[in-house]
Amino acid sequence: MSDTGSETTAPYGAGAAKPAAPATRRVRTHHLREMKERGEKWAMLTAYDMYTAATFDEAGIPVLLVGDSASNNVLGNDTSLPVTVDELIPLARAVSRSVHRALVVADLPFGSYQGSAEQAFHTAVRFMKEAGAHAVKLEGGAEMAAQVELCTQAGIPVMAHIGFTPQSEHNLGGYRVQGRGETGRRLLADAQAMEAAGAFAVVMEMVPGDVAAEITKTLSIPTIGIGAGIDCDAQVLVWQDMAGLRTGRLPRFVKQYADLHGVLLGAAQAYAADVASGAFPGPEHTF
Ligand SMILES: Nc1nc(=O)c2c([nH]1)NC[C@@H]1CN(c3ccc(C(=O)N[C@@H](CCC(=O)O)C(=O)O)cc3)CN21
Ligand SMILES: CC(C)C(=O)C(=O)O
Ligand SMILES: [Mg+2]
Repeated sequence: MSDTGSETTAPYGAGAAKPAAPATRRVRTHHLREMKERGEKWAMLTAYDMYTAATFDEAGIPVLLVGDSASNNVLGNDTSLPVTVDELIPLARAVSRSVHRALVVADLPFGSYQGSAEQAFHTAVRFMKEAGAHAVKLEGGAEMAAQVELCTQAGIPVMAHIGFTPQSEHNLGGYRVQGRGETGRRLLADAQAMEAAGAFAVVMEMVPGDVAAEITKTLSIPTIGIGAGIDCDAQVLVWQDMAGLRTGRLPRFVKQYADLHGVLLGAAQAYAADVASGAFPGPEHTF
C-alpha cells in the first residue's frame, strides 16, 4: 500500500494485465488525468462489499465507486434517496480495506452535502476518516461549486456528477435524459464550473452522446459516462447490472457481461437438492 507519490505513469497500461505479485501502486487522481491525455479509456464499477471489491481490484478496474445506489442495490430501497451516511460508511470501509490499487470513491448520499459547503466537508471527512475512502462524489453542477472548492482545498478529492442526478429525480421529472437541445449549454457550463472548483473527474449520466463528446473535449479532467456515449474518457456501470445479478427491465445503457443470477440460482438449487437427497454433506465434509 506504499506509494512514493512521484509516479507519472499510470498504474494500468492500455490492455495490460495486472501483475500476479501484490500491487504496491495506488491509483491517484493525476493518473486518471494522464490517461485522458494519452487517450486511454478506463472503466469504473460500483462496489459495496469485500469480495466484489477485491475481485474488481484484481481485474484492474482503477476506480471503484461505493455508490449511494447501495440504497436500491444492497439495502432493498426503491431509490437512492433513503440511504444514510451511517449506512454507507461500513460498506465503504469494507471496500477500501479490500483493495490494493483501486481508488475508492465514496458517494455522498442525499441530504448529506446539499445544505452548505461546511456540511459537505463534514460528511466527506467522515468518509475519509471512518471509511478510508480516497475521494468523494457528489451530484450537481455550478450550484455545488462551494462544496467542491472547500473539500478540494482541504485535501479531499471530489468527483462531480451531472446530467441525470438520481438524488434530484423529483426535480428532474423522473428518470430521463438531460441536456437535450438548449439545456446542453447549461450542462457544459456545469461541467466547467466543477472543473474550475477543483473536481478531479465528472460523471455524466444519461446525456446525449454529442453533448457528452463536446464536454469531454472541452474539459481537462476526465469524464465518466453512464448512458453518455462512446466519447467519454471512461465509463461506469452498477456492478449488479453489468454482471447480470439484477433481473428485470434494465436501463438502455446497461450491457450484461455475465449471468450471475443464473449462476447463483443454479448453485442454490443444486445445494438444496443435494441436502434433500442426502448427497451433501459427504464423508469428506464430515469430522
Ligand atoms: N441498478 C442500478 N443501476 C443504475 O444504473 C442506477 C441505480 N441502480 N441506482 C441509481 C441510479 C439510478 N439510475 C437509473 C435508473 C433507471 C434508469 C431508467 O429507467 N432509464 C430508462 C429510461 C430512460 C428514459 O426514459 O429516457 C432507460 O431505458 O434507460 C436510468 C438510470 C442509474 N443508477
Ligand atoms: C451510477 C453511479 C454513477 C452512481 O452514482 C451510483 O452508483 O450511485
Ligand atoms: Mg450515486
